[in-house]
Amino acid sequence: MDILLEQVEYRYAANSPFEKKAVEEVSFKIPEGQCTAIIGHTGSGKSTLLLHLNALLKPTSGSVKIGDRTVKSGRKEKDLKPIREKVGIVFQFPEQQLFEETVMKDICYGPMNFGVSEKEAKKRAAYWLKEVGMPEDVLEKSPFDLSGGQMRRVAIAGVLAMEPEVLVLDEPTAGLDPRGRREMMEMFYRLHKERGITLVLVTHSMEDAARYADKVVVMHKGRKVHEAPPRELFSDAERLSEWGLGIPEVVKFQRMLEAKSGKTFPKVCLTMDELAEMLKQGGGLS
Ligand SMILES: Nc1ncnc2c1ncn2[C@@H]1O[C@H](COP(=O)(O)OP(=O)(O)OP(=O)(O)O)[C@@H](O)[C@H]1O
Repeated sequence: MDILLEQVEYRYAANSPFEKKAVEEVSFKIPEGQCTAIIGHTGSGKSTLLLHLNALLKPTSGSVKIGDRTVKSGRKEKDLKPIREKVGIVFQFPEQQLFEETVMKDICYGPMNFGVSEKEAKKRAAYWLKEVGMPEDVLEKSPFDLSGGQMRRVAIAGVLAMEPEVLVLDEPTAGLDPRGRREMMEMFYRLHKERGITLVLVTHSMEDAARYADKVVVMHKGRKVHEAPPRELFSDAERLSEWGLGIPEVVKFQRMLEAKSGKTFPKVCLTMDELAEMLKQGGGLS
């Protein structure tokens, strides 16, 4: 299922004295089965945009096509549940949304809300808990007895248990230590690769955008200012500072090596592993 944004504009408190235009003239496609990263400085409109991906917000003008449904302003929408079921959003700090007495109940809440039977929801809970790297024996524990990182995994399992086709991640690794961040991103990437789940990654991390995305959309002051595969985007990394963004460490390191040797690598490396491999093969310097 593709998602297609066309000329999306969103104004908070539209037609009131407090009106605030958060997003304007944004068009791009989120292709099925790919990982699309949305990056941008604070306040650039990323979160507003992502709320459109499962119709939690409706554009004030323009349209969002989600599979075979088109959401646009001025039209009363029929049941939005099928959209919400297909597009799961993991919000920032999802662990703050846990509220049930047990992990099992928390994970089952979403699927049961979408009409899944209790028996099936419990089966899914056990399955997805394991998939997010948690032992089964926590199912009957209170989520509040778990560590912060574990609570986040439980909350994520709750979204995955709805078995969405598209998974939207809003800063999924915020607040985790470097190891926790890497483990969590690797988990999402594995799910994406093994199951073909479409990923939308809203992130401040240039490293994650470089490492995981097929395509990066850059937002700046409510507008889409660029859209490109990471290698292309980071080959002209200096432009990122115009949009208040940093250069990925690996790209900086590559630049430093190039400056030292006076030569240029044939391609921009997106990970340290890639850079190490290139150096191993004689540097690939031209
Ligand atoms: N509920 C709201 N009411 C009014 N204005 C809002 C509201 N939410 C966001 N805004 C404004 O809309 C603009 C875009 O905000 P948004 O949260 O979408 O940006 P963002 O790129 O996600 O930022 P961050 O990276 O900090 O999460 C900002 O100017 C913000 O102040």
